[in-house]
Amino acid sequence: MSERGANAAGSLELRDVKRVFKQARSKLEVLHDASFTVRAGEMVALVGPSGSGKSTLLHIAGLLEKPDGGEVLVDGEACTKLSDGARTALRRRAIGFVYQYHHLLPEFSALENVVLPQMIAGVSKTKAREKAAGLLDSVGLTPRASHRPARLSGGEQQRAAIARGLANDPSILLADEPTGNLDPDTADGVFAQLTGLVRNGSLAALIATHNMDLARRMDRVLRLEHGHIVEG
Ligand SMILES: Nc1ncnc2c1ncn2[C@@H]1O[C@H](COP(=O)(O)OP(=O)(O)OP(=O)(O)O)[C@@H](O)[C@H]1O
Repeated sequence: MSERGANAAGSLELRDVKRVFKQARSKLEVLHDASFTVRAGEMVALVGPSGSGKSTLLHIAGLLEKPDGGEVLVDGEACTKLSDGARTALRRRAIGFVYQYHHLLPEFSALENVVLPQMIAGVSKTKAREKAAGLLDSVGLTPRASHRPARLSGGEQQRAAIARGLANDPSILLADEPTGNLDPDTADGVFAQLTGLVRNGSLAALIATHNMDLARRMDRVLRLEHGHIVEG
């Protein structure tokens, strides 16, 4: 395989990734040679029992944590040897996150929550507001754009979090149980909107879930078993 990885723009590749947590008297090897690729336009489910390492894997794939071995390639670029500054810049440019508990900032409106990550990335306030309004519109939240998170329903909060995750036009979207705290009907609606946005933007999306119905609706299912990735 080439140095640039299996493919370039809009791809996420993990090669033989290891992660070991040191405990008082033992080591917990959570990821042991985990390898897979998600390409542009693919929506891939990450499943596995509680404690199997899904969140750990998403943190490593999202450049929030470094692996203890192996390599992460984002848009074809090998990341483990990058400086902290270069990793942060690549993460901000290429990766969007959506979490189970939306993590919206409570003192800001839905619109401002989508504006802020853009301003941190250097976009002007006017452009950021325009973009945020468009994203909130695409998840049906225009009438709620000026509301703070506490005044939004769970499904609306999660849709705002999806809009925020896409604010900087990432090529890769990582989601950790994005509908995990919602009732089944609301979860279905939020998942449908997430799917539409991922497909529209040709993103490479990796979505951790315990919900096998949602997992089966994605293009592929990756299962974490004893630190390895098993396809299907
Ligand atoms: N910072 C840490 N220090 C020590 N152990 C950790 C740390 N983070 C996670 N672990 C352990 O690593 C294992 C995997 O955790 P992780 O949260 O990745 O699992 P998960 O598959 O996402 O679980 P769940 O489905 O319950 O959210 C667990 O046994 C957890 O206790």
